[in-house]
Amino acid sequence: MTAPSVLVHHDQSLLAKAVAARLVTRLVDAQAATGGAHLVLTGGGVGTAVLEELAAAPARDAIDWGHLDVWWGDERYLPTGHEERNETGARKALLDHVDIDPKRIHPMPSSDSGLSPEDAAEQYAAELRAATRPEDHGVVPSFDVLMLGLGPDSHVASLFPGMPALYEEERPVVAVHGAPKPPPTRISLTLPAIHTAREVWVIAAGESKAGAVHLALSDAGPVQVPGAGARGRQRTLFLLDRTAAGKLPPGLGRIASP
Ligand SMILES: O=C1O[C@H](COP(=O)(O)O)[C@@H](O)[C@H](O)[C@H]1O
Repeated sequence: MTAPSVLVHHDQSLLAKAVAARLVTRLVDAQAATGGAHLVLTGGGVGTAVLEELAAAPARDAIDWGHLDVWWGDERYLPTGHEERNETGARKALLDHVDIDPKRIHPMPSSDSGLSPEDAAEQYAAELRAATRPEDHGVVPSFDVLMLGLGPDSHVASLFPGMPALYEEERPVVAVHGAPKPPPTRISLTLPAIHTAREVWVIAAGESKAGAVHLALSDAGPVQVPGAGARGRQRTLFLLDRTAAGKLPPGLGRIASP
């Protein structure tokens, strides 16, 4: 796992634009190297803003949308099309506007699937496993970029402080019950799955995130501070706006756009 680098942008709007531009470059490079790319989306305010900016980016079609696999880091266990589902937001913001192969969009199951949350988690794990190649050496494909929002309580994906999902050491996907942020029932990638990603990008904007950002960059344990467990295999980036970076020790963040 890699130590985090921190980049600070002026405000949420510039942060979202800069992350969208970074995604274009990273995904184009990954596709040039291997022919395809795997991207993991996050829900939440800034995560969705990034997707809107990507849809609007002049260079967006430099990405070979036909060879991009899109996954989710977590999902709120609600019916298909529910406006609080992370999938619904991502489709509206980006996926409905680009020439992506529908078979390569991999939403987590919905509550109207008839599956229990546990079976839904297992089904998603099976879908991930089916997408692996021998060179992935694991049960999930090598994610090129895995984006995560950060809650004010430092949750990432649907991994909330102190909850059992944070103790998972083997399964890549679990059901979450009793989440403190509604809805209480969710599906989430686990820390072991997150750690397989080549690059993990934690994206946070707003003053309410400043304490969580500070803790996520400290030596705190991931059970108490899930954001402190958000680390990638080759690179970990904390992409922040100035207010979310407000409690960083001086000198830790590099100002990317003052
Ligand atoms: O519930 C969730 O919250 C987090 C953070 O959302 P934000 O609006 O505070 O940025 C998000 O990363 C996660 O995917 C989502 O399910």
